[in-house]
Amino acid sequence: MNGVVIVAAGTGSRMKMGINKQFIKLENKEIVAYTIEQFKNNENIDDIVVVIKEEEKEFFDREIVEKYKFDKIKIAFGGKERQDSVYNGLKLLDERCRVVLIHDGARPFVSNEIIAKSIEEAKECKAVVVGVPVKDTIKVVDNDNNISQTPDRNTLWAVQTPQTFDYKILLKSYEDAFKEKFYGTDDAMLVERIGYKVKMIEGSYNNIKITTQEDLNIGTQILKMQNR
Ligand SMILES: Nc1ccn([C@@H]2O[C@H](COP(=O)(O)OP(=O)(O)OP(=O)(O)O)[C@@H](O)[C@H]2O)c(=O)n1
Ligand SMILES: C[C@](O)(CO)[C@H](O)COP(=O)(O)O
Repeated sequence: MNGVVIVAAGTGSRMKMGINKQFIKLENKEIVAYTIEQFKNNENIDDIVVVIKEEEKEFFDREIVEKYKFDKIKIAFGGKERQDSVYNGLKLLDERCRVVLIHDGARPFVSNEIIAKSIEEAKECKAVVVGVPVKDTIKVVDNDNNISQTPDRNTLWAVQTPQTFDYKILLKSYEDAFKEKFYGTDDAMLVERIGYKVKMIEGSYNNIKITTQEDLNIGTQILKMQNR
């Protein structure tokens, strides 16, 4: 069995629109609804957990679950950090899941091909993330904004979700991280730190995370390109 945890319990503070950005509509449909639909319609996915804020449950049930007939999804409640939310979702997944994908609710443009490729690769190598080679030159700056390093661009990728793992390995990496009060900004970091190799596979530049207001226009264009 393959399961997915979709995290949608953030606040969207960088969006500056006063609501959880997952509920902003693009072309008349909420961002999180596009994301859930991609996994619900994917034949490789057997179990879906969506992590939301407890105080948004009533709204989510009415405006997302009922409206789009997402009757088979399970709901978990989020925590303070993304990592807390993922962990709450993981605990609700069916124990028969061998492969688990973690995906941001705010990345609605994930394709069927990326989902299928991630699962296939994870069955082989146990830990795989999608990303894209960076196009810009990346600088590391110090506290005074002076450049301290220019890493070789050929070694740099921007990581996205889905991030896909063997369920037992991922659970152990989360438990270890919490035990040692380690917080990472993605799931792979937790698996890397307990010594597993994590493979990077090429995703798509269209698989953006809706983060700031500029992303809403770009998102509408991507939807058109994807005929959705
Ligand atoms: N405590 C949290 C924080 C984030 N997320 C989710 O993790 C994903 C990636 O996080 P991000 O884009 O940072 O979302 P927000 O935290 O909502 O945005 P911001 O940082 O601008 O407040 C989002 O789908 C978000 O809903 C979550 O489930 N629980
Ligand atoms: C997991 C992630 O989407 C990979 O790019 C990203 O790290 C989430 O980070 P955020 O700080 O929650 O935006």
